[in-house]
Amino acid sequence: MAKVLYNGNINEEVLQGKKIAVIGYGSQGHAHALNLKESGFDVVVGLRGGKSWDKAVEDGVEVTSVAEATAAADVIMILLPDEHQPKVYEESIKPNLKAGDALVFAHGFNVHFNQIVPPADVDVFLVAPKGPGHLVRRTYTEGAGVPALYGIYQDYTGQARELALAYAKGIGSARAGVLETTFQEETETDLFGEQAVLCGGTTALIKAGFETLVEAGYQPEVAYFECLHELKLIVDLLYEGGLENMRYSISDTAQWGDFVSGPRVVNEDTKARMKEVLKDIQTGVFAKGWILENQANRPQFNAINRSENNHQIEQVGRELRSLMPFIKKPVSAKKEVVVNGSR
Ligand SMILES: NC(=O)C1=CN([C@@H]2O[C@H](COP(=O)(O)OP(=O)(O)OC[C@H]3O[C@@H](n4cnc5c(N)ncnc54)[C@H](OP(=O)(O)O)[C@@H]3O)[C@@H](O)[C@H]2O)C=CC1
Ligand SMILES: CC[C@](O)(C(C)=O)C(=O)O
Ligand SMILES: [Mg+2]
Ligand SMILES: [Mg+2]
Repeated sequence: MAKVLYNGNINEEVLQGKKIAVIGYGSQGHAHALNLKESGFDVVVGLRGGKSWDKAVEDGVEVTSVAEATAAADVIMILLPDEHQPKVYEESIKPNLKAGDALVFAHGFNVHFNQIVPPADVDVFLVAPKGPGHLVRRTYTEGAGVPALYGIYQDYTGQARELALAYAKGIGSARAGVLETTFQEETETDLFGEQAVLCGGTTALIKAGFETLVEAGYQPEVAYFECLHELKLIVDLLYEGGLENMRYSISDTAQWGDFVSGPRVVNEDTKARMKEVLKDIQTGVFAKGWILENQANRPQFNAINRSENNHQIEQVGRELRSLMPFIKKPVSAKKEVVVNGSR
């Protein structure tokens, strides 16, 4: 079994006395900055002026420009959207790096696909939480954490591994488990997981189930509860105790249906498609497409996003959730959702 490290295995002293610049204050950025600060580390956030800047100030975090934060820090964690990282890196980070600094990522995309080429005289490593940033923050405040992978790309100082582990502990990940990887493994498995299972696979499954019921004449509200709302309750049982725990709680009728019908929906054909998805990731086909889509100002991304936000399951869901005040305010509450072609 792989070696999984926890708080007790990690000495965070190597990071104490160092200045950590968290570049970006979005999903991961706000979580890393606040968790590290509350873990006792010296944090500065690097941003351009705007919404995130105001939020960071409101949260009581020291904020400055990306260039100044980089220049002031010893450890620079880049938590900008992957597609913006190369430009900001070239313009504001690279010119302000000093020999012996640590350049850190939460996802290996830009280094693995050669969009960022770090200088030889800095440490380069990743600390990649295996969960959404808002949950990295929420679980930390609850005394728990989200597991993380760490991987060393370049060890200039000889301290890269210790620094990576201390950083992972600082954001709360060593409460859940920290595991060594490489930039290649993290990049390819993360892209695969989000495309085939966690995000793409799941949303496609939910919509297909919802549409099948609605097209057969069932009420959209019933289809929403069945295919989306209840999924969280089922996933909670999977999270707490795996497949067996979930199957312990559901009826035997459901379990038999799970055994005989699950493989009729997700089967060898699906796995063959998954292998194609993985191949496109490994060969760089996916990365190239995503880079080009951004260079063209995201025409497809924006069109699909608008149409997805207008899907009947989203309209029904908004109505039903508004009548369930016990559901936590969504993390997207402050974000403008694109519906009907306008913001
Ligand atoms: N989202 C997640 O949960 C996970 C993300 N990751 C990785 O973490 C990294 C960050 O992702 P994520 O947290 O989703 O990113 P977000 O999209 O949430 O980052 C948005 C932040 O970046 C800032 N920003 C954007 N462009 C610029 C710019 N040109 N100059 C300065 N600041 C800018 C925004 O500021 P402003 O308000 O000014 O626009 C905002 O603070 C990525 O590498 C991603 O793959 C890894 C694991 C999970
Ligand atoms: C599952 C999506 C993710 O990889 C994540 C939250 O871990 C991401 O890139 O946001
Ligand atoms: Mg991920
Ligand atoms: Mg990802």
